[in-house]
Amino acid sequence: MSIEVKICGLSTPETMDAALDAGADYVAVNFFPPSPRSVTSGLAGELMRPVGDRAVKVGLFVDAEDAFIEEVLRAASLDLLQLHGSESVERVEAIRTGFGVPVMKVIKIRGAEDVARVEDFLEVSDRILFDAAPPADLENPLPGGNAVSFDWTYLRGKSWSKPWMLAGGLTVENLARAVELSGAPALDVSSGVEDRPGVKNPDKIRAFVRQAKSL
Ligand SMILES: O=C(O)c1ccccc1N[C@@H]1O[C@H](COP(=O)(O)O)[C@@H](O)[C@H]1O
Repeated sequence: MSIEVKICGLSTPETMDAALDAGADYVAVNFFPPSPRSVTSGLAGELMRPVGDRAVKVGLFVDAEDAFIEEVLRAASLDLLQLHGSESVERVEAIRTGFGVPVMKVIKIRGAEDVARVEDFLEVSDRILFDAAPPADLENPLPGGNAVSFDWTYLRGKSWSKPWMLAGGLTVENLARAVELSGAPALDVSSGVEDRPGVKNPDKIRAFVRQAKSL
């Protein structure tokens, strides 16, 4: 089994290097300004420049306006736009066709019934990411990156016409169980490789990738 790994919310050259050297398949930067992981378009350009084709270069957006996406794409070379807000089917399609860059729509899961929402987006999205819905009891939840998981068995035995990943509260300790229960072919992590929100730890990045690749 070869599990793909995405490291999300990278914001320093050191942690970007750690992700690439460890063999991450996707490296991502966050463009949601309220997030402790967000970067400017200029910094994203610097971080992504040395990546080349060593990994898929991802930009995370939350209900972003065209002008902002345009500014980012002028500054940074991105291969995939992660749409982590409340983007409608029409908006996802408009971003994908308007910018000519593949998109990955995020489906937020609280209960088993949420999984079916993926069907609406299969036509217009190149990839799908399942993440935990922000918990209602958190004081200031972000639209993602809250280090919470959902019940991975909701995804078990399911298949879709587009490639997909699992996110939400993944760590080096729980990733094997997450793959076993969900059948995920790819894992996405942010908080689980940090010392505190926004501060990635190169050792944790390496350990996460090593563990995922050992499955
Ligand atoms: O990480 C953030 O700050 C963030 C902000 C807004 C939308 C999404 C965000 N994070 C993404 O959420 C998933 C799961 O993260 P975690 O591993 O549970 O911390 C991942 O794609 C993050 O990049």
